[in-house]
Amino acid sequence: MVWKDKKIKGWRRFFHSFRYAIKGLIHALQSEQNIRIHLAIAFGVIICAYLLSIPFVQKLILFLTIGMVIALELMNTAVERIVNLVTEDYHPLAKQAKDVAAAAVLIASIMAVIIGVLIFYKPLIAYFVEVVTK
Ligand SMILES: Nc1ncnc2c1ncn2[C@@H]1O[C@H](COP(=O)(O)OP(=O)(O)OP(=O)(O)O)[C@@H](O)[C@H]1O
Repeated sequence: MVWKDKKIKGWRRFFHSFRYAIKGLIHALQSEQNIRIHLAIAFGVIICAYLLSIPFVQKLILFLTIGMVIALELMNTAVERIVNLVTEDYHPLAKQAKDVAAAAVLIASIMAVIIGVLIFYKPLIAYFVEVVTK
């Protein structure tokens, strides 16, 4: 079955692609608990960054890291869907594809935790020292 509408061109095509991407994001948010957890953590991290007056460049690094983790989560979801589309039976290649995609998210998440600790530990210690010595 050919479903692609080749008549849509130019800016309309661009806005359609944008709409499909938003639909993909909504679908991933509705179906994948891990993405919701990562978004909640990201939200908390951004609030803490503003409350603790983290410097601008470090905030940029946090935004980049959050974007990387969430984008990889979305790619992981896409890989899972493609594998499920190709086969519902057990296949070692299906397992490898899903596990390698999951490993990409794991690596990015570990890096995000390391970056978070390196950026937040000093301001957090300073904040608690200030609270305790008040
Ligand atoms: N068709 C398959 N053949 C072999 N192994 C699979 C297959 N589908 C999933 N697996 C493996 O089974 C384990 C659990 O996969 P499962 O399908 O429960 O979760 P997932 O697809 O990774 O994520 P989700 O639960 O969000 O769909 C993983 O190690 C995955 O690689």
